[in-house]
Amino acid sequence: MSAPCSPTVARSGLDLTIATRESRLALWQAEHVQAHLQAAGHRVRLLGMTTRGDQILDRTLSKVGGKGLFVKELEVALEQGRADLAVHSLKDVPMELPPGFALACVMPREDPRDAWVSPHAAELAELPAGAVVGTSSLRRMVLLRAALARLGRQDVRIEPLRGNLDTRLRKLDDGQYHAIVLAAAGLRRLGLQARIRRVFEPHEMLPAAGQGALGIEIRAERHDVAQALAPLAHRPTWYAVEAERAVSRALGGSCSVPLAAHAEWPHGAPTEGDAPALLRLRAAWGDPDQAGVLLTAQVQAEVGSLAQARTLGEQAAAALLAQGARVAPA
Ligand SMILES: NCc1[nH]cc(CCC(=O)O)c1CC(=O)O
Repeated sequence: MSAPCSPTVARSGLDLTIATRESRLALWQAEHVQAHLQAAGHRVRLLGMTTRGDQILDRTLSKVGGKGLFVKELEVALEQGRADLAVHSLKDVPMELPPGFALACVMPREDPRDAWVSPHAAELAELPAGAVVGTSSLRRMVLLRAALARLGRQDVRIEPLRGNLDTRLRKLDDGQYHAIVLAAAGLRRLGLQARIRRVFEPHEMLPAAGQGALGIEIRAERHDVAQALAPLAHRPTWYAVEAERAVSRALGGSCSVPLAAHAEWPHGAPTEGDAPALLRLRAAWGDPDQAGVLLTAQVQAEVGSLAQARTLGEQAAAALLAQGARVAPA
């Protein structure tokens, strides 16, 4: 007698396609997710794609329309059923996803800090007179300018720097810059941590919302994919980045406003079972129209859910607005 409905038959894994950008960092991240899903018994292939953000290399992102540039093409692939999930650096994911899309998973965070890379100077203060520092975001430009002002180093020039990680490092090695500032996470993921001379602590240069975290986007109706991704999620990272992203969302954050938000668990992250823990969130807003205006806020609360994390982010945004920050027009 056969047992046609035996409950012991293992559910077979899913056939999944991951949409990814084709930079070395993006491929590393997609392969990282692929390896986790394969270990759980799924069959996973990658679909490499070029986005608008990858093609525009000669202008700063703030001038070409911001973050959606890195995710739009991947979303089209999800919509057309050519891929089941898209792996993103969370920092590049817009605060509001288009209708029908969902953030299904946030994975454990790499180092969220910014890194100082320079063959010439171990830190800002050691730069030669008139040195040129390259960096790619308004946030880093504004925070660097503030750090230089504190050191009385108004002689140092800050110049835009674009391109993927390898391109940026090559421009430094070519001598176009004395130093560059970029995310430590990307360098570490690609095994380039030896290039890091120094990391900036968050109080020196506050990271961008979501920096160092990976986010996985799906079509909201794909419950099968959401279920496959659930074991990859890291709640403490998810709560922290949810709080950070809520700051940006409340202020209409985009690449054209210098905005930083960073959350930490000062007494350790919450343990399994969602026991709340203290989450401390710092945020900074720079006036895009008035160089030198830089507002900061710090809030903290017990957080054990995404909703509580979001509330904390909204409080930080409210504190910035109360000091004169403005909501960027949509
Ligand atoms: N905007 C590009 C980008 N998106 C994510 C990272 C680094 C990795 C991360 O933050 O997860 C980078 C490079 C950088 O900012 O230097």
